[in-house]
Amino acid sequence: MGKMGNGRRNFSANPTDYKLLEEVGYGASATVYRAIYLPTNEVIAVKCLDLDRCNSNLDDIRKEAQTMRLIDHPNVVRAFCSFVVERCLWVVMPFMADGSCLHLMKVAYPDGFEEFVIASILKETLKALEYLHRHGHIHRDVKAGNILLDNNGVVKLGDFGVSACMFDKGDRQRSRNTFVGTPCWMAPEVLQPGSGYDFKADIWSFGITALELAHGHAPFSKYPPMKVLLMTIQNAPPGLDYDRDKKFSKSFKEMVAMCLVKDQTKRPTAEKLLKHSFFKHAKPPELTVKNLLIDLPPLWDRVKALQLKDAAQLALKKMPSAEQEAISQSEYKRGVSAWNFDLEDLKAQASLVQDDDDLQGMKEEDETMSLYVNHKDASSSRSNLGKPISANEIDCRGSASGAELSNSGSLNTKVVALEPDCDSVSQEKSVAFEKDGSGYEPVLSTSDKDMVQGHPKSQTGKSRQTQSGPLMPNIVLTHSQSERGRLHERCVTENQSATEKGKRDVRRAPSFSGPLMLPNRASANSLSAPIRSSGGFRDSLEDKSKGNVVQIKGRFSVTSENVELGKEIPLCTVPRGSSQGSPLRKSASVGDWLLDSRPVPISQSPKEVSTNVSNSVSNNAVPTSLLMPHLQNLFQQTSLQQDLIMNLLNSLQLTEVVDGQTGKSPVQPHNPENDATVETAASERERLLLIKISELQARMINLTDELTAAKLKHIQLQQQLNSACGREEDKSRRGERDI
Ligand SMILES: Nc1ncnc2c1ncn2[C@@H]1O[C@H](COP(=O)(O)OP(=O)(O)OP(=O)(O)O)[C@@H](O)[C@H]1O
Repeated sequence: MGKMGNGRRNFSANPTDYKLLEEVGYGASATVYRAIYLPTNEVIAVKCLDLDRCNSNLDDIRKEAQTMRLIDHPNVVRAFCSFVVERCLWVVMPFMADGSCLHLMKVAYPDGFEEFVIASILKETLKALEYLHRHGHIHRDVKAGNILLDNNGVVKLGDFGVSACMFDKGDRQRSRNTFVGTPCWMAPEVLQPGSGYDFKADIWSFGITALELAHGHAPFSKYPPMKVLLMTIQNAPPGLDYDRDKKFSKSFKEMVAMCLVKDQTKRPTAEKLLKHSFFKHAKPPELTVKNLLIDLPPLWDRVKALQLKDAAQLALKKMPSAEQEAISQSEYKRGVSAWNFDLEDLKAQASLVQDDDDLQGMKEEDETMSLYVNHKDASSSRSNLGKPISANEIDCRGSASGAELSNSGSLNTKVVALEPDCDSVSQEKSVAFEKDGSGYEPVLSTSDKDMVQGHPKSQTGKSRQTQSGPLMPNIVLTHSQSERGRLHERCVTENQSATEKGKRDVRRAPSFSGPLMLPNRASANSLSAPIRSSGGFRDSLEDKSKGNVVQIKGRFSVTSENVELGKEIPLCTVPRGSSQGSPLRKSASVGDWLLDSRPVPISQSPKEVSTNVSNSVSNNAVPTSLLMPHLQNLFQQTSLQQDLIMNLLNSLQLTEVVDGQTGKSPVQPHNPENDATVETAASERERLLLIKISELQARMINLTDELTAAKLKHIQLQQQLNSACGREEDKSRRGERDI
C-alpha cells in the first residue's frame, strides 16, 4: 500500500476495502462512482464496467485494464488497479472531481466554451493523444465526455474502454476492423467497412471534439446514428464556418479543418498538431478551466440533476418513440459494433429518414445537448451486446508475459484480481510504455466475501433494458420523426391542427399513396385525414385546373362556371347520383376534354371500365371519339366513389361530434334506476357504432384501393389517349394532303 514511484499507488483488489459513494457518471457500459479507499481514507473513482453490457470481449477488457495501468502521463487517466467483482470489472482510478467536459457543458455551458478555454482543454488532450500514439495506442473514443477535469483545472483524457494497440498483430490487429466508439465522433474510414484505420482516426475525433467544445454539441448530433454515418461518409467535413462561428479565430478554424480532412493520410499527427499556432498561445488549464468550475455544485449533485432531467425528457417523449429510439440506437450499436452490418443497407435506411432540414438547416443547429441525453439513454438501454462471458472465457490465466490475467477459476469467484505482476509490467514496458518497473505482484483474490458496501447500485437500479431485433426501416422512420433533440418540435407538431398535419403529410407523399391509414384516421378527429392520403395526386392535378377554381373543398373545387360566388355548398349535400350536375367538380381529374357523357353501366367497376378502355386504346381499334364517354364514365365513377367516401367520413364525423356533445348518451335527469338501462343502451350503441365503423373502414379500404388503381389507370389512359390523338391528327393531316 501507499505511494509508489512515478505516482503509482498500491490499491488492494478487495472490494470491501472500497466504499462506493455517489454515482458520478455513466457511459455505454460502465457506471463511475466516487469512492473511498478505506485503508487510506482516500477519495478515488471506481468505474464499474458491466461485463454483460460490454461490447468488448474479455481480452479487450484485460487490455484496457493493462493499458490504463501502464499509462503514465499527466494528461491521461490511469488505473490504479482493476479486478472482477461478480459480473463487473472494477477499475480504480483517480477521482476527477469536476467530471467530464460534456457534463460541464450540459450543466453550465450549453453553447460551448470560449476559445481560450477550448485551446487549453484541447492542448492537454492533444498531449495525451501524442503520448498514446507514440506508445502505439489508438484511443478510439476521443470526445468531450472522455475529457475529464479535476477541480484544480487539470485536464485528463479518460476511458480506454475501446483503445487499441497499433502494434498488435493477428486477432488484435483484426479487431481494428471493428467499429467501436460513438458515430458522431467517428472518422469516415472507421465507418467504412474494409478500410482499416490508424491513429489518425483519433485526430478526426479530436477535430469533432473541438467543434463539440465550441458549440456545446457535436456536429450531426441531432440525427439518428445511421444518418450520422451516412453524413460523415458522404458530406463535406464539418467545420467552423457558419455565422455563429465568426467569433472564433482563424487559427482555430484552420486547426479544426486540418483535423477534419477525409483523407486520413492528410491529417496531421498529434505531434505536428501540437505545434500549430492555435496551441502555441494556449494558457495552462489551471488558469482557464479552473474559473469555469467556480460556484458549481459538487459533481454528484450535478450528475443527479442531469439524470433527473434526462428522465424527465424521456418521460415526456413517452413510449413507443423513445423505446424505438433506444432500439434503433442499440441495434445500430449492436450491428455496427459487431462489424456485421451492410453499409449499403444502412445507407438505404438512412436515406429513408426524413431529411427535414438537411445540411443547411443543420448548419444552423440550435439545439444543444439533447443527443447526449439520448445517446446516454440509448446507451444505458443497451445490454447483453457483448458476448456473454462464460466461466471459461473468464478463465483469466496468469501468463509469463503478464499480459494474461491470473487464473480466477471461474466467474463464480466473486473477486478476481486483474493486476499484472512486476515482470509482466516490465515486459509491457518493452512493448511501449515508459514506466518505472515498480509494478504489482499478481494478486489472485478469490475472496468469497460478498461486497459489503460496494455493489454497484446502478446495475440493478436503473432501467437498462435489453433491446434487440433487426434494424427496421419503420423504426428508422419513427426515429426520424422523433428525431433526437427534437422533443420540443415534436410536441409542437403534435399540437398542430389536423389540417396542418394534412398539409405536411401531403408534402411527404407527393405521389399515389396507397391505402389510407385507417387506424390513424379513426383516432384523428379530422376530415382532412383521409384526404391527405391522395393529397399528392390532388396537388399534381390541382395545378392543372387552377384557372377557374374559386373555392377548394378537400379534393373538390368549386368552379366559376356554375356556382354563385360566396355561396357555400356543404360537402354532404353533394347529390349522390352524379358529380356532373353538381357545382362541385373533382378539381382536375375531370379535365376539359370531357366531350360526351354517355353513361357506362354503373355496375361496371372502374377497374373493368378502365381495362376495357385501355384495351381499346392499346389495340388502336376504337376511334378516340368513342373512347371519350368511357373515360368520362370512368371518372364519374371515381368521383362517385370519392363522394361516397366523403359521405361516409362525414357521417362518421357527425357521429363523433354528436357523441362529443351529448356525452354518448341522451341527457337525462339522474335517476339510479335509469342508470343500468342507459348504460346498456349506451354500450349497445357504442357496439353498433364500432361495428359500423369497422364496416365503413373495410369499405373505405376497398374503395381506396380501387380509387388508386383507377387513378393509375387514368394516367395510363391519358398517356395512351394523347398518343392516339397524335396519331389521329397525323392521319387526318396525311389524308388532307392526299386529297
Ligand atoms: N475518474 C473519474 N472521475 C470522475 N468522473 C469520471 C471518471 N471517469 C469517468 N467519469 C465520468 O463517468 C462518465 C462515464 O465514464 P466512461 O466514459 O469511462 O464510461 P464508458 O461506459 O466507457 O462510457 P462511453 O463508452 O460512453 O464513453 C464520464 O463521462 C465521466 O463523466
